[in-house]
Amino acid sequence: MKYEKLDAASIAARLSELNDWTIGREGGAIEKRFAFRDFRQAFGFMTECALAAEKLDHHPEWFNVYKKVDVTLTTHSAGGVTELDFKLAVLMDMAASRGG
Ligand SMILES: C[C@H](O)[C@H](O)[C@H]1CNC2=NC(N)=NC(=O)C2=N1
Repeated sequence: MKYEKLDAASIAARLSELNDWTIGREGGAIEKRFAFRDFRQAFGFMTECALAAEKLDHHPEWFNVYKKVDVTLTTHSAGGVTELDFKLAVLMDMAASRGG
């Protein structure tokens, strides 16, 4: 397996480099709520992230209501959080900073 499940200390260290991502599912996932100006921005963000996720072959769990997008990242094949989740988290933060 290429990507190893990270332990709690490694997840905490990596999270400290990011904005507003938190630990979820008792250490089994990382989570963030993205808030946009309106639905158009939120859906633009999701579209951009969907294409990035497909390229990475790593996909978010997410829930959208109007201008909010709740994201949960976990690596199913590893049964927890791996470096891949952080790669996708950084891509999602970059997409959000472009305004969605
Ligand atoms: C076959 C394909 O590479 C796998 O099913 C990928 C697809 N996207 C994935 N996404 C996530 N979040 N976790 C995975 O383990 C995963 N596996």
